[in-house]
Amino acid sequence: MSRLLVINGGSATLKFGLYDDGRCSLRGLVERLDEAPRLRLLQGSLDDDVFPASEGGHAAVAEALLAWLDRRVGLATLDGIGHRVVHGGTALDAPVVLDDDHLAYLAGLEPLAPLHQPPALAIIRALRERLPAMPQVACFDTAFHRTQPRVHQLFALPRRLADEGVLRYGFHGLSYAHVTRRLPELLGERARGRVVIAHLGQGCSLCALKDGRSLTTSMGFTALDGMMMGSRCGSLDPGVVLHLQQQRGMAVEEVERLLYRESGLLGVSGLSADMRDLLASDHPHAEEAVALFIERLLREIGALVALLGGLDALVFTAGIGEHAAEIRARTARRLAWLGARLDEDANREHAPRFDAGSGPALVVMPTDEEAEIAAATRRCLEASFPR
Ligand SMILES: Nc1ncnc2c1ncn2[C@@H]1O[C@H](COP(=O)(O)OP(=O)(O)O)[C@@H](O)[C@H]1O
Ligand SMILES: CC(=O)OP(=O)(O)O
Ligand SMILES: [Mg+2]
Repeated sequence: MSRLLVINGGSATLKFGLYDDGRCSLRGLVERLDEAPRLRLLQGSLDDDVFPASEGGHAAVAEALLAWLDRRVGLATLDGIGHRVVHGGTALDAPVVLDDDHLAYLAGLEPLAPLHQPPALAIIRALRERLPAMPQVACFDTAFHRTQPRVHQLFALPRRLADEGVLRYGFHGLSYAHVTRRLPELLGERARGRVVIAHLGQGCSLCALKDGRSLTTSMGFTALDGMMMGSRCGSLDPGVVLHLQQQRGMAVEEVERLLYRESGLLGVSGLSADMRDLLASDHPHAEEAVALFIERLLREIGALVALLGGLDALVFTAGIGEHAAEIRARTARRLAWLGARLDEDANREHAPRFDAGSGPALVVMPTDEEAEIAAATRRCLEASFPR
């Protein structure tokens, strides 16, 4: 019997799950981390158990969540804890039972994932303090993409930088691994063809798959590249960064804040980073942000289709991909040139297949990063501590 806790610190939410022999019995998330943290259970019930009020901010919320989980499941009774760690660099490309050396290496990558790596490592350290003997496993977003052909890992920069690890890594790998594993149930052989997955959540990226493996992906060295996101700009002329620093005298920290936290849907709309708010608003700036989101999405899809040499299936996943029928419809209608045909009713109903039966398959598939982490953690613990 294995009892595992999984923690997934996204940029906007803190998700968790409890797995007994792979079966999930409790799953939920804390959202609105910065203002009014709120616990929402997706599986299991709160009964009269109250989630402690806490001030905003990742550290305070994490502390409150660990205290609540300890009361609820008894952390000391676990066999292990699995974590999503977004950046594994060049050295860590498979799940590991964390030791001091790993933690020091991963801390060195914090500047490459400022929204994700520091809070994830802080929770790991807090758990190590509480439970020094508890095995903790890190599962990496970057791992899925380490199979990308070298030419897709390179930037057009002097090659010494590539030798030093300045490469396109790619992220959301746990989500892509989950969707890739499940896709044959829906598509059969076609799942091994030319597939593009659009992971559209707070962070957004796309991945081109060939034979079920990552060929290339829209995120690069950091989770800032590629698609426009909730509060991140995505691909940007690097000349803008030079301009901000040289002509406007902005400090590095200010530029980082602008690109990671003040841009994307939030920056363009001036209203919200949350797609729900923008779709519900009739403010012209909200519509402009959504319009730009669609254009940027089409640009990314077009690039990946060109690299794949065609398209057999387009898959939408994560918060926006799974729930925003309007975004899927507006995107799919513009792909008629690829032979895509939208079934409007199926799309409105969030049916798993929403194409009209010809052209590339149009698919909605819920992602489950926590289930992926639970399975990977279990395999890693079994290999590291054979009975
Ligand atoms: N019904 C919906 N319609 C439109 N957007 C939605 C809907 N539900 C969730 N979203 C969007 O999904 C995004 C969050 O995605 P999610 O994958 O949960 O994020 P995270 O990166 O924190 O894991 C937010 O922008 C939210 O607005
Ligand atoms: C890597 C990344 O952007 O993750 P998230 O979507 O959870 O912010
Ligand atoms: Mg996410």
